[in-house]
Amino acid sequence: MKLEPNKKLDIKELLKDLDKYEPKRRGWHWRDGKNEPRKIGDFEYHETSESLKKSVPLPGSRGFGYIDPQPDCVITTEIASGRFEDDIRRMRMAAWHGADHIMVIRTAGQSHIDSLLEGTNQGIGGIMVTRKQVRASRKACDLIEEEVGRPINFHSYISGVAGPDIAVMFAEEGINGAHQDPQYNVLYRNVNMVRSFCDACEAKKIMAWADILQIDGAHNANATAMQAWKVMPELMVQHAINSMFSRKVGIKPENIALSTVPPTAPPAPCMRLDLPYAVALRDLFREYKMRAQQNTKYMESDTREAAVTHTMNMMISRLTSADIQSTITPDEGRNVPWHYNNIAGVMTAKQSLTGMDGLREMVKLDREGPLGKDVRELKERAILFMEEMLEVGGFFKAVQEGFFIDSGKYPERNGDGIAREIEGGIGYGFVYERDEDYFAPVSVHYGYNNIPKQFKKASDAIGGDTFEDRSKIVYIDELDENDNVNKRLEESEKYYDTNLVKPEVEWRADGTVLLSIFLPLDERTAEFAAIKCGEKMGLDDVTVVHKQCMHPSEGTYVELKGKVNFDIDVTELVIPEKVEVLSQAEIRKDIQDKPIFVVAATVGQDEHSVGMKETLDIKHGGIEGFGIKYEYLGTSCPVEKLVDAAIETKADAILISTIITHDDVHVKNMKKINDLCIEKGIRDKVMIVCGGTQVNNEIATEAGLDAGFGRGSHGIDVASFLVKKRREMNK
Ligand SMILES: Cc1ncc(COP(=O)(O)O)c(/C=N\CC[C@H](N)C(=O)O)c1O
Repeated sequence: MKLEPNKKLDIKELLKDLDKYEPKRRGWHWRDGKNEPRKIGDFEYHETSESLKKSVPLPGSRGFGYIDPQPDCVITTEIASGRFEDDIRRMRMAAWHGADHIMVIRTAGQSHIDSLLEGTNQGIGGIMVTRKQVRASRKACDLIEEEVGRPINFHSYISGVAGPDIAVMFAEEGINGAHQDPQYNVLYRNVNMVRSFCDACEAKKIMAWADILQIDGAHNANATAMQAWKVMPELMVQHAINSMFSRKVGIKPENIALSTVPPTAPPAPCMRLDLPYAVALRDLFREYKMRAQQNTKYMESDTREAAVTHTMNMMISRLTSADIQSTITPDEGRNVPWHYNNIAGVMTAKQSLTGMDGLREMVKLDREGPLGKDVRELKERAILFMEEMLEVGGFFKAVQEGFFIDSGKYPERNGDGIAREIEGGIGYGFVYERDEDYFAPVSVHYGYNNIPKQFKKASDAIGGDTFEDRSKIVYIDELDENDNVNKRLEESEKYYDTNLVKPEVEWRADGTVLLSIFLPLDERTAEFAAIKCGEKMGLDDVTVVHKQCMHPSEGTYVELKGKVNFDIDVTELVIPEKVEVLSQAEIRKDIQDKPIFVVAATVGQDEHSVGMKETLDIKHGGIEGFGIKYEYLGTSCPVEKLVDAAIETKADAILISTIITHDDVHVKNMKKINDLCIEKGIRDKVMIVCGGTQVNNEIATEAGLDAGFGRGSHGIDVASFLVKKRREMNK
């Protein structure tokens, strides 16, 4: 299978021969070409990596020749739709927008299932992590990385009571990154702590063999504590415990990533609170990698607010360092992420990180002032926490005494920490001492293994295990004849590779749309009025997903989601022919043979000149570059003055630009100039063209002009039109 940009990734094709699929490689991939200065377009970058073969640049790249610089750090997007087959197209979109680390959240509760799941059941709030789901996703990532030209890290979770089993499956299936932190099991999944740490030994040993990058779980405290900014000391202790434990088991430092999340968000003075924590972490753990991620604790339903906090978090990344910048979708405070919000998160990361490229060369952290004091204090509090933990008898005892996630800023304690019993929790009582004659015939194993003398290594006893002989891997396709991907594909068959389409946000043809409405009402009334609006528009399941007071009585902004109960047949669409643009050479030749003269201005009371200047000036690829001469009459130019100039200069064309559309003033000016040219008897001799961000060809021609050029148009589009139109007029 090879992906073509103009063809969707065919899920049915992807699912074929999964039983024969083998991962191309093992281990984590850091971006290539990092930290070498790189010239991209007009600029030199200092913190980028190699560019992609294919990608979607930021909208703002239009002003810079559509460049798409790739930051030096890995960028993550996290998916949680519950249907892996619908996540795959999202992975492809995210890769084109610059993500090279795909994390798919597991279905709720999988941590408590003490075995591997098989097949492709639909998950809740995430997908069932199964061999088939991993294979299909990794196989899709193989195709997508070929298409964009950069390796993609596929990531999942080694947590819960089946941790070691999952670690083995991940090692077999070529997973590149995984969360693994026994403290997470204990504190957030109430798995017995002895069980968790024993399992972690095995799981980490296997991860080390498979070169899987590990992300720890310290960030969860941020998202759980009542006042996250007060748990920073213990977060450092949690990082220390998992990092040292991981090294003792054999994971190399460069594969140990600390999950660092800035503890606060505006309106807290978050930079002053979070920067010391970020600096202290990097002081204490400089030999490990930093996985930065936005704090989800303070995310509400406002995607705009989430994006600004995200951006500030990335300023911390740029001022300190981030090896992996994991993004959170701006709608995480509303629902499981929607397609385009995954992409929004990735775009925010790419935009912020490239925008702050090399910031540290100009902005130094002042360690002398309050920053240095706070960093020192945080380290001291962390060390005191660690010492007290040792005094009470170690991590298990400390957990039992509720040391962790206490909302007091250590050494203050509020006594509201998460306490777990050493002799309690899920899986308690199922840890057994290995007997003298314990023997496991596996090539990668933690701890005591009584290998019979006749074998050089344990797995020789079975002629090689699955790490050495893939033919021994048992691949189970489906266990449930109804809850599986094939059934789901059947259900959405109508929208599979057909001309029929419905809007969607998560799953194929889910029909969901998002509406933004302003109502001159108080918040409570607006909420119900908005729902009524949605229903009157024929939407089903109308729900308000966001409300923002503009003023207690003057008005409320509401975003609501609903489902459309129709689909669109794309063959019935009337799509105007895309205007073919003549080649530069052909345009120049035509104008050389017969010059074109143009008068141009921004008309009415409109002062916007940038677009017109870009269309005219040679510097921006304007029409001047094709030999067209022009007289520019500036901004706020009366229509009458422009027409008089056209008459005086016997212009071949009049170019007007209008950005303001208030009360349709742009259309009024177009009509006015057309009527005036008719009145002056020159309309059949002069071409009239309008440009502007809210202009399009339909609006302009309806107003009587010859053409309209909207957002994204360039000088060559206008020059090509003028040449073609003049040929037509001279026939
Ligand atoms: C250490 C650890 N193990 C497992 C899981 C997965 O959670 P279940 O136990 O429900 O499978 C998590 C959760 N956080 C990952 C999402 C977050 N946004 C992140 O990017 O870190 C975790 O932190």
